[in-house]
This record gives sequence, structure tokens and C-alpha cells, in this order.
Amino acid sequence: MTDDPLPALTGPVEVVGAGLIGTSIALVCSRLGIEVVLRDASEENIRTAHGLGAGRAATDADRPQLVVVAVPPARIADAIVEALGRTDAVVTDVGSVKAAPLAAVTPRVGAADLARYVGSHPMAGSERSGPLAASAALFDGRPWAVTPHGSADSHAVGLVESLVLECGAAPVRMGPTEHDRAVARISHLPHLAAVLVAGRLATAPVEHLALSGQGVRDVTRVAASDPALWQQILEANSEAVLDLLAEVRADLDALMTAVAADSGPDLVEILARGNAGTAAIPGKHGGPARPTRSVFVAVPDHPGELARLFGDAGEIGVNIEDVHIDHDPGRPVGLTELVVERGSAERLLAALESRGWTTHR
Ligand SMILES: NC(=O)c1ccc[n+]([C@@H]2O[C@H](COP(=O)([O-])OP(=O)(O)OC[C@H]3O[C@@H](n4cnc5c(N)ncnc54)[C@H](O)[C@@H]3O)[C@@H](O)[C@H]2O)c1
Ligand SMILES: O=C(O)C(=O)C[C@]1(C(=O)O)C=C[C@@H](O)C=C1
Repeated sequence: MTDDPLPALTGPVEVVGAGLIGTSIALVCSRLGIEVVLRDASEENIRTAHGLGAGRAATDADRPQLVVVAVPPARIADAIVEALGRTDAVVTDVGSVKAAPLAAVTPRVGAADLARYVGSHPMAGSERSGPLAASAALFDGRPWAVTPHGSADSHAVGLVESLVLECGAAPVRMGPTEHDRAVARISHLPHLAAVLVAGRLATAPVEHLALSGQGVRDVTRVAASDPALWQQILEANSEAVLDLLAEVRADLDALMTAVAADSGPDLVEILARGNAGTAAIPGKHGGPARPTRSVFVAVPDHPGELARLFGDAGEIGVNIEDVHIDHDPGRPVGLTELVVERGSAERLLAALESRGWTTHR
């Protein structure tokens, strides 16, 4: 970012694609008092998003300041071209891959229109789709890539960065091709790894599945995502993804050899590389990773208990970085995982136990 002040996002903001991401952005803007108008191929999704307070259906008389294209990847280029032709607004898209839509849009629009287009990509989402999965808090503290092309107008880049900041996210500027290589590693490969592991579960005996704990849930959550969306993402970034899959294939061969040979040192080296990889992931707010530890607490399954747990953690003075709740089938308690700074974990455990909570050490 330059030191110049960013252009103010005053609206109206037009969201094309009122699904998970589009409606989440629309909710943020609406709550800030910025007028939001919605377009979607599905009337029902517009109605739902409207009902959630995310804005109203767009009309031909609207003159948006910014258009946010949030449709499935295969529809993005057409929607960008359409928005550039129909409006004189700055246009961004939130698609998961950046080079392919830019290449498809460039020959279809004039230079002045192309200058108003700046791609972007919030690094936040969910395995769920549609407006009902949307949340105004989705982007809080998350990175959001802003990927200007060589002839992008600086005002347009600034306005997109203003949107990112208004959504509570951190803009990260990057070229489209570099972005695609980066997300192949930090988003697309993890997704495929989750899919492969989850695929082993689909036909597993129910007695085996009954033992499912937090580990398998952590590793497989994103595998529940919409296959049609991910097919389009992977097709648009196949080259970078294939390079990484080849590396993983070699890793898998080495892993099989190490497991079969019972060769302790080789196996430990492979496992330690996993430690190094997780430690390399920056903290949610960017910057170096802050070491965290999970504290597991049994929470009775009745109203108000979770609020009481959070209240106690607040009184103890420990900040909760993240939280996961696991309902144990057939048991009247849920297991809650509180992720806290490593240095505070023992203090939190001891203080919660003294207040009568059952913890798992
Ligand atoms: N799901 C995620 O976690 C995530 C995260 C970041 C970015 N993205 C990207 O955001 C975009 C939207 O993803 P999503 O998860 O919100 O999907 P979604 O399915 O929840 O929403 C897509 C919306 O677009 C509408 N739509 C489809 N074709 C359209 C068209 N031609 N014109 C107008 N509306 C149309 C659909 O009716 C739907 O309401 C995708 O490009 C995806 O790559 C997704
Ligand atoms: O957390 C999730 O559920 C996601 O799917 C998020 C995630 C990611 O891999 O980080 C997935 C794809 C998007 O392009 C951006 C974000």
C-alpha cells in the first residue's frame, strides 16, 4: 500500500452473487450503513440475502461505486465483463483463482474498462454455500489478496483495499500468477488432502466411525465443500496444483518406505517436517505464529453453559484465540476446545478446574 489515503467506500456497493461470500460482504457493508444492491441468478438467494439484512435487489437505475463479483469461478469472467459494460464502477471479484479470469476478461474489454477491474480473494470461507451460511464476521482478521494487473488504475486498487479494510480483513497485494501459486499450496493442496482422507471414511464400518475424535474432524472439515465449486477452482489452477501433487506423490512414496521399514529416524524426520510446516503458518492476524495450545473442557449440553464457560475464561483473564465444539453422540455433554496462547494454558486449566469444570489433560 502507498501512504496516500485510500478512497472512501461510500457506496452503493453492488454484489453479483448473493451466496456465502457475496452475502457476507453485503452484510458488512449494510451494517456500516453503506447501501448494498444485490444481483443473483437465483431470485430466492436475493430474497434470502435481503431477509438477512444484506441489501435489496438491484435495479437498472442503480449507479454503484463498486461492483463485487462473487459468483462461481466458471462464471466470473462473464460477470466481470458484464459489470464493466453496464456500469462505470470499480469492479472486483472474489474468486479463488486470479490469472485465468484476468486472461479471459482482458481481450473482451477496452483499456479504460480494464483499468477499473482489480481482482481480489478473501482467505476466509466455509465448507457451506449460499446466503444462509453468510456472516458479517467471516473476514475478521483474515488475509485478503488484492491482485492488480499491470494497467490497473490506482484509485481502483485503493477502493478495493478500502473494501477489504471495511470487512475487517488485511489486504495483501500480490500479482495474479504468484497468488495462484500461493493458494495452490495453502488452500488447494490442503483441500485435496482433506478430500483424500475423508474419502477413506465414506465406506468405513460404523463401529470404526463411532470412535471419531477431534483429529479426524480437524483434518477433514473442508472436504464437505461443494464439489462443483472445487472442480472449477482446481481446473482454473491445475498447473500449480499438479506441481504440488507430484511433490506429495514423492513424499507419499518416502512415507510408505519409512513406515514399512520401521526405520525410526526416517519416519521421525518426515513427522518433524510436519511440525515445521504447521509452525510456519502465521498467526491469524499475520506476522509470526504465536504458539498456542488447546484446552479441552466438557460442557453440559444445556442452555447457557457455553456462555458460562466463556464468561469464566474472561474472568480468569485468558484470551480465546479459537474455539471448536464437538458433540459427543449419545452423551449429554459436548467437548469444547479452547485454543489459547501456550503460556496461558496451564493457568486456564487450573482455574477452570477450581471452578468445577471437567477438563481433559
Ligand atoms: N467458499 C469459500 O470458502 C470461498 C472463499 C473465498 C472465495 N470464494 C470464491 O467466491 C466465489 C463465490 O463462492 P461462494 O462460496 O460464495 O459460492 P455460493 O455458491 O455460496 O454463491 C454463489 C452465488 O452465485 C450465484 N450465481 C451463480 N451463477 C451466477 C451468475 N451467472 N450470475 C449471478 N449470480 C450467479 C448463485 O446463485 C449463488 O447465490 C467463488 O468464485 C469462490 O471461488 C469462495
Ligand atoms: O475455511 C474454509 O472453509 C475455506 O474453505 C477457506 C478457503 C481456504 O482454503 O482457506 C477456501 C477456499 C477459498 O478460496 C478461500 C478460503
